[in-house]
Formats: sequence, structure tokens, C-alpha cells
Amino acid sequence: MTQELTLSLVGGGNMATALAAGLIGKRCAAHDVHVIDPNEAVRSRWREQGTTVAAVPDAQLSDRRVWIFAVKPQHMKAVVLACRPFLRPDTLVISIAAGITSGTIAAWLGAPGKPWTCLVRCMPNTPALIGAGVTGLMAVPGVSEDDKAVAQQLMRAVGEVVWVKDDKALDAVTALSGSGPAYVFLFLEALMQGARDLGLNDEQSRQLALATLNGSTQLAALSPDSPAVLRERVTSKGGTTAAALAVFEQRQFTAIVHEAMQAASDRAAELAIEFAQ
Ligand SMILES: NC(=O)C1=CN([C@@H]2O[C@H](COP(=O)(O)OP(=O)(O)OC[C@H]3O[C@@H](n4cnc5c(N)ncnc54)[C@H](O)[C@@H]3O)[C@@H](O)[C@H]2O)C=CC1
Ligand SMILES: O=C(O)[C@@H]1CCC=N1
Repeated sequence: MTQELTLSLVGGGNMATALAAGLIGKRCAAHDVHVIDPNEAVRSRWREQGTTVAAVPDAQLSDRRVWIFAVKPQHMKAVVLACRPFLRPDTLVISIAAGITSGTIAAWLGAPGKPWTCLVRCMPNTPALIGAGVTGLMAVPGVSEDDKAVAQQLMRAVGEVVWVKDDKALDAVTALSGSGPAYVFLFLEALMQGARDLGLNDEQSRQLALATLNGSTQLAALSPDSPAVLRERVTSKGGTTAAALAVFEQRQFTAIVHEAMQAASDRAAELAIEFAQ
């Protein structure tokens, strides 16, 4: 364990669970994690893991080094304001909520004209559950190097990290790697369905589709060549791949992906406005 951190996890749902899978045992002990969640079933799950739990924040948590806010964007304002009385001026706050800007959160936590400076916005993704996540991070102006290092250390426990410069870039991260696992799962589902339609059984479809995605992404990561070059090497003139790619092109696959990512990024910007008031 590089550094034992005391942590308050506000919201104990899907993403918090994925983060905790990597953090507990690596960056903090289970008993150093306190989960705040109004849902008793959620609390019970965390209790079984050895964390402490509560339905609401309280003063006993004031000495926690880091508070991670992992509630839905629509709950962020009420939850942040409810927690604010229990934060010390040097408490590092990490928000993983999509959209809600660092400026908005810093204003909720700070005093008029004096926004909170111990704040890092992060956009992790669910492969964190198996230590294969990637997290985009951005720090507000004035954040200390120590706080940035702590945030990075936490997120490194569940995968790779990429720092970006502002909220707009973090919305782009959201559209790529935050939401991205869902795009990949959709593609995987489509490949498996296509294989079944061509006569393969469920197990064969699953094994072949997963190994294809896995092998191709590993090859792309390790190869000095671009994805376009790797794609061309699969594509024989007049062959099967060319026939398939012609359909992708005709149906404007690249444009669809582009449009989908734009929609995700636009939605992040909308959430920022919708739930900032
Ligand atoms: N699921 C994902 O892939 C990712 C989610 N996020 C962000 O993480 C946040 C949480 O998302 P999920 O974990 O998917 O949602 P979720 O619905 O699984 O978890 C949210 C949790 O917050 C709890 N909650 C509701 N009101 C609360 C309150 N007043 N105090 C404390 N806890 C409260 C709920 O009971 C629930 O357990 C969102 O803001 C989302 O944008 C970020 C990256 C990826
Ligand atoms: O769908 C969402 O809004 C969240 C943010 C990124 C992944 N899930």
C-alpha cells in the first residue's frame, strides 16, 4: 500500500463499487472507507465488504482526507451542500459526476468570491472494477500538488490516468472513455448477434467475439502502426473484409460514432446547466 488514505465515498452505486474494487487493499483498508448512501440495500452490500456506512454525512467524518462524490448529477447540489459543513478547508474533494463543472462545485463548497481550491474532477470508467479502467482528471486553479498527487494515486489504483486542462476536455473524456465501455459492449453484443445469425452457437459467438476485440485492441496498443494500417492488413482486395467494410462505410459507421460522441459531450454540457441551479 503506497499510502493509507481515509476516504468518504458519497454514493455507493455502480461507479463507486468499481472504484472501491481497486482502491480497497491498494490505497486504503476497507475500514478506512466510509460510504454514505440513503439506500439500505446498498449500505448492506458495503457493510459486508468491511467498510463503515451511514445514510447521511456527519461530523465524525471531518477528518477524512478525501471525499469522493459519486452520486448522479441531479443529486450533486443537494448532496454537496449537505456534506459541506463536515469538510475541513484542506479536505480534498473529488467529483466523478458527469457534466457538473468544477467551477460549479467549487462555488457550492466555497464562500462567496472564494471558491473551493481542494477539488479535482475525475471521469473514471467501469473497467476500473478489474483494474483496467482509465480516468480523465482535471484540477481547479490553485489546487495543491499534493492534492493532485493524491487524486492521481487513487485513480491509478484502478487503471490509467490522463490529465486534461479544463471541464470542456473532461466532457470529451466522458464522451470517449467514460461512456465508451457502453459503446464497446454494444459492438460486442452486435458481433455476437451477427455470429449467432450466421449459425454459430452462443459459446462460440462469445469466445470468438471477445477474443477478436481483445486481440485487436492489444495489437493496436502494441503495434507501431496506426489502426488504419492494421485495418488495411486485414483487408484483402476483393475479399471478405472489404465486403464487410463496404457496408460499414455505406451505413456511415464513422459518422455514427462521431455523432454519438458529440451527443454524449453535448449532454454533459446540458447536465452542467440543468443541475447547476
Ligand atoms: N456508471 C458509470 O459508468 C460512470 C458513472 N459516472 C458518474 O458517477 C456518478 C454515479 O453514477 P453511478 O454509480 O452509475 O450511479 P448509481 O445510481 O449506480 O449510484 C448512485 C448512488 O448514489 C446514491 N445516492 C442517491 N442519493 C444520495 C444521497 N443523497 N447521498 C448519498 N448517496 C446518494 C444512490 O443510492 C446510489 O447508490 C454519476 O454522477 C455518473 O455521472 C462517471 C463515470 C462512469
Ligand atoms: O451515462 C452517464 O451519464 C455516466 C457518465 C459516463 C458513464 N456513465
